[in-house]
Amino acid sequence: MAWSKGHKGRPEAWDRLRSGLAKGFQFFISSALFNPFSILQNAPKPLTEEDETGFIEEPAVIDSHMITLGIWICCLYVWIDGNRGRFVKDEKLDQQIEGVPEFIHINRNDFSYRKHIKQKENDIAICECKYKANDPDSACGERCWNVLTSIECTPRYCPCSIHCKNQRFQKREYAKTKLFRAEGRGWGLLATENIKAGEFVMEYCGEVISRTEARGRSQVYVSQGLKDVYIIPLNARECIDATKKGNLARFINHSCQPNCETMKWSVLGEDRVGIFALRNISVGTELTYSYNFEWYSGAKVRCLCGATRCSGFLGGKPCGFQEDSFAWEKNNERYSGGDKPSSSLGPKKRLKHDHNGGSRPLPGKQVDAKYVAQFLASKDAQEEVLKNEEERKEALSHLASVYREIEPAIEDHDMYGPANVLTDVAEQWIGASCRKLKAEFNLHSSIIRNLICPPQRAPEDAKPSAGDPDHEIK
Ligand SMILES: C[S@@+](CC[C@H](N)C(=O)[O-])C[C@H]1O[C@@H](n2cnc3c(N)ncnc32)[C@H](O)[C@@H]1O
Repeated sequence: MAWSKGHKGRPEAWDRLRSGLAKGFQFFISSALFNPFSILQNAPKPLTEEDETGFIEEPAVIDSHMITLGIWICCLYVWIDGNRGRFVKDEKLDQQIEGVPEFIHINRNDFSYRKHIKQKENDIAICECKYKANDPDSACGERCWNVLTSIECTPRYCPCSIHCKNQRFQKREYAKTKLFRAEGRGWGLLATENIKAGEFVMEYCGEVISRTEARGRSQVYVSQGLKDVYIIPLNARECIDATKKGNLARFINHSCQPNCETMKWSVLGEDRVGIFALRNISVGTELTYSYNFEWYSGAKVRCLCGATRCSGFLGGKPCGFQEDSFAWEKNNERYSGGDKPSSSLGPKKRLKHDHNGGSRPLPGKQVDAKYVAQFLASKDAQEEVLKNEEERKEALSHLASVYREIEPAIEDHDMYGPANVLTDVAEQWIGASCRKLKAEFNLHSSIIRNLICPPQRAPEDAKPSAGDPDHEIK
């Protein structure tokens, strides 16, 4: 079975046709502008009827040749696009594995949904490394500024030129791996050579799509009964979908104690995701990373990673846009078999769905301030507690609105660490969290203070009035 062939279906075919036609048309127009045919057009033509100069031109004939040629070029592009998998030479594609579901193999991200960013010269990060023949690490090794900030060096701009070691995505310096049948988890990827800690394993390639598109697609995939999830976040705005188009990285399974991690790198102005070894990995070991990010699936999948500290489920966070459901409840062999995990095995952070479709952390145990206030002796104390309760509610709703606003950036933080979160986003989040904590502290301290040492009342207030039922309650 040639598993580089694509899914058949109208949208896919239409995409190919559209992108092939666009490329062909682009080529046609640019060749018409800078055109080699103009030489033909201006060249002396064979005589059909001699004029006084001895030559005549036949532009109409040349134009129709150009149009025919243009049409041929468009057709050629459509055909090449549709059969791209056959032309991409990649040693891993030579594997013929029975039973691997079909997908289109690509070895770079697909940008059908937006234009590829062209890096501006001013934006190119140039390191200060100097190549020394006796020190291999000198040419963009661990100490390189670009490496330290997860940016790949730009060829022709790097001072180390051909010795630069920081172009691993661009040169596809992948570790050797092979597919295998992973017990209960479909297919997985094995290391077929020793991989050192920190080493680049491979890029996670797929279609670059917006988060909105990712949400839409995941719902379509769920409705189509697709169980395996291949959508991962790329940055605050976009995701990579390797469901239909991807590379071998799409087969790397999840583990709660993984030997690899995903990292976002900036390569020639575009964000790309790479898989990197967390520790030394020996030949024959399964490669895994933690799917600890927004889970683009309608169902939680029971984790079968076998780690001693397994969290029980795949994906750290369910998406806010879909209701929780449990895949093992469906009668499917790969997603059942075994008892429903106890709640202690559930995801660490439960999210509550709000009416805007966003999600926010569930509040913990709540003090019912109104209820508590009625037991306080003085009106001042009651008012103080109720005022603090109002402030706490405002702080909570402010935090929820900030959360909705910066949710993608929080995702980014959860997946790629704090280095990728903008300072003003972090400040907003910290500010709103502090306001909430302060309001909670004020509320709780006012309750405790007023319960333990109520404010001194004036002597006439303190004097019991006969038959005052309120007083007895106090
Ligand atoms: C990115 S794919 C990994 C490749 C997949 N095993 C395959 O055969 O194509 C993610 C899917 O693999 C399965 N999977 C990955 N890790 C798993 C784990 N630890 N336990 C159970 N299923 C897992 C889940 O179905 C998940 O949606």
